[in-house]
Amino acid sequence: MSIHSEECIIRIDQVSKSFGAFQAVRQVSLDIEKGSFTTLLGPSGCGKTTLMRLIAGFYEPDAGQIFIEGSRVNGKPAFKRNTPLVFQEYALFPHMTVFDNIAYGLKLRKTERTVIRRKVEEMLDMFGLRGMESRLPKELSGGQQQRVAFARALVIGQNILLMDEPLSNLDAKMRVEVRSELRELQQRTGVTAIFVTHDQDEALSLSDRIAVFQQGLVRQIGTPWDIYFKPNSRFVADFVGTANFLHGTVAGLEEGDIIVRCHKQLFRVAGNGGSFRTGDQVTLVIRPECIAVSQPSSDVGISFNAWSGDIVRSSFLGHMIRYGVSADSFEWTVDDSSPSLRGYLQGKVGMSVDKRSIHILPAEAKEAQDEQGDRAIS
Ligand SMILES: Nc1ncnc2c1ncn2[C@@H]1O[C@H](COP(=O)(O)OP(=O)(O)OP(=O)(O)O)[C@@H](O)[C@H]1O
Repeated sequence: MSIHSEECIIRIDQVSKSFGAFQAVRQVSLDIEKGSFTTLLGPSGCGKTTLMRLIAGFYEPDAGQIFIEGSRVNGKPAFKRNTPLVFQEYALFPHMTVFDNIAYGLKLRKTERTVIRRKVEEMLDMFGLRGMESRLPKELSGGQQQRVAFARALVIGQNILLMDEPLSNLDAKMRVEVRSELRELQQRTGVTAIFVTHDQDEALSLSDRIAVFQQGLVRQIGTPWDIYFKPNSRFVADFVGTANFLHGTVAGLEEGDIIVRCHKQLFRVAGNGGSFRTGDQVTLVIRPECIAVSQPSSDVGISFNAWSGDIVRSSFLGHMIRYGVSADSFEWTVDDSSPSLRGYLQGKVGMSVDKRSIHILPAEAKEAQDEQGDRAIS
């Protein structure tokens, strides 16, 4: 059996995997486009690594099918699949030089020595590793190790790389440097990359598409932009970034906008194509950086998308100050990204948000019941 999509290099179709009675992966479907960078993102234990191991062939699914380059690979052993699984530190052989690490796959395939030398040298040039061929992996930076890992896969024609938290051993600054190099390498080589992380910044900055996992289920698949600004659930909004969640009721529809009442406050929300009706219970999702904060302010009373509150906490993060602002028994999280202009704000402040920066979701059952929830105004 095969699939006939040129673009889709890996198709995961309704795949499930249990360990004893525990379902680690539950009916996951995911199409991976050729040459794309896809990240599996989710909290610890949500099934990301298990799905990678299913793709690589280290586990067999209990149900569902996996296709790689058009062919069904269920039952096909890992070494016959075109998908090297790269763990932390890129799984380079620590006792082998850069040259030997890159040459390894060619040697296994009994390639002629002169061909091996020529191909490895091409890779050394392509990845800027000339002069480092005699070094051991521990004598390389994280970025250089990453390049060796790419070279080793590409030299034998592998065009899919599965990477399981490859940056997790690096310190914070190196991690950012190496990740931008990783993206550049992936785009330059056209390799299809699947990447596992629980770090949302890493996922947002690297990926063409992100699949957000929760307890073995894929909750949302989308571009980083959509995952961040148009989450399809409170879980996704909360996991990917920080958000203010307000429980409210649709008070009316006006010129394509949705008017929502959250306690005493009225919000005008740009209609996002969703079908909401007057009386619907909803959750508004407002990112802290989407709220403009100003001082001084008199009480703005009831007006659309503008309200006031009292600063109850602040934390300086260098590039911004994050405030906790209490209004109407709700504590807003608000980011001021230009602290050098205003310094610390104190006391009473005014807040406002553009109607296009408010995301609206149908209230989840629990929220509708629990209107007095800790982060919700009712
Ligand atoms: N071989 C196994 N036997 C039994 N349970 C397992 C096995 N492998 C994974 N699990 C369980 O399945 C669940 C999913 O594990 P998995 O490693 O896929 O999670 P993850 O999302 O990659 O987590 P992390 O980010 O911590 O690596 C976990 O609860 C884990 O304990």
